[in-house]
Amino acid sequence: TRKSRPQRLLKAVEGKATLGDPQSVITAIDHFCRHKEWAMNVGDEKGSILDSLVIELSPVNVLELGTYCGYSTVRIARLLPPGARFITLEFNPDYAAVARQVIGWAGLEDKVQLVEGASGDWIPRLREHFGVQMFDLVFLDHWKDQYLPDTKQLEECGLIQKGTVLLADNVICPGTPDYLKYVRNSPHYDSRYYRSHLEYTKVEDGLEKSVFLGF
Ligand SMILES: CCCNc1ncnc2c1ncn2[C@@H]1O[C@H](/C=C/CNC(=O)c2cc(-c3ccc(F)cc3)cc(O)c2O)[C@H](C)[C@H]1O
Ligand SMILES: [Mg+2]
Repeated sequence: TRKSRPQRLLKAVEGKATLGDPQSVITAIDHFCRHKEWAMNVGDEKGSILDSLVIELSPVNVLELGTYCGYSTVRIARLLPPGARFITLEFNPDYAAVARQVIGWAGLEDKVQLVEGASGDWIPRLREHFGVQMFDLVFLDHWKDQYLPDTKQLEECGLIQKGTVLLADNVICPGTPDYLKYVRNSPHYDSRYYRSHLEYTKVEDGLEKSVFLGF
């Protein structure tokens, strides 16, 4: 059967990137998505905003919801301090398989724990299974209608504490209206919109950064 788009994206990485060089993996994916086939990676423009926030935060415990092909996983993992712990959740086994290879090509497999499964099933088990107490940074980039329920579940499980930063992709396009309303209206979050564009296009989109202030 014909290769899937993620598999074609992986072929582009293998053909162009240098093994063990995260930047070359990022560049190869961006080139493929800009000139060959669009794919829903956070992309280079929003990716630069993501980079600056990761560098500024220098997080020790990071959670990503929605690995997809591993593009943002590589962007984040390449900037983490030694000893940081990065868990990324992906429930589609085909995407998880592609992402493992993209992350491996970047030489970052030791920095990332890719967990194959649904966020709803795994969030309640992260503490006892991985020994993580709370997350400094959560990057939300999975199904847009799951941002809010998963955020509430993370709060209930005590994995979001004072100072935790939530960074959400696509708050304009495709949009996450219920999540946006929640973080912007809640007295427990200090929220800020970083205006940008939908990956590889001129359409408006952006990232919402929400700092939890404690209960
Ligand atoms: C119920 C399970 C929830 N728990 C879950 N647990 C674990 N993994 C999960 C869960 N829910 C989903 N996933 C995984 O995350 C990925 C899903 C990613 C979804 N991303 C978008 O839909 C999007 C669309 C556009 C877009 C913009 C404009 C257009 F015209 C077209 C497309 C742009 C963008 O930047 C976008 O990120 C992956 C495909 C999927 O298997
Ligand atoms: Mg996205």
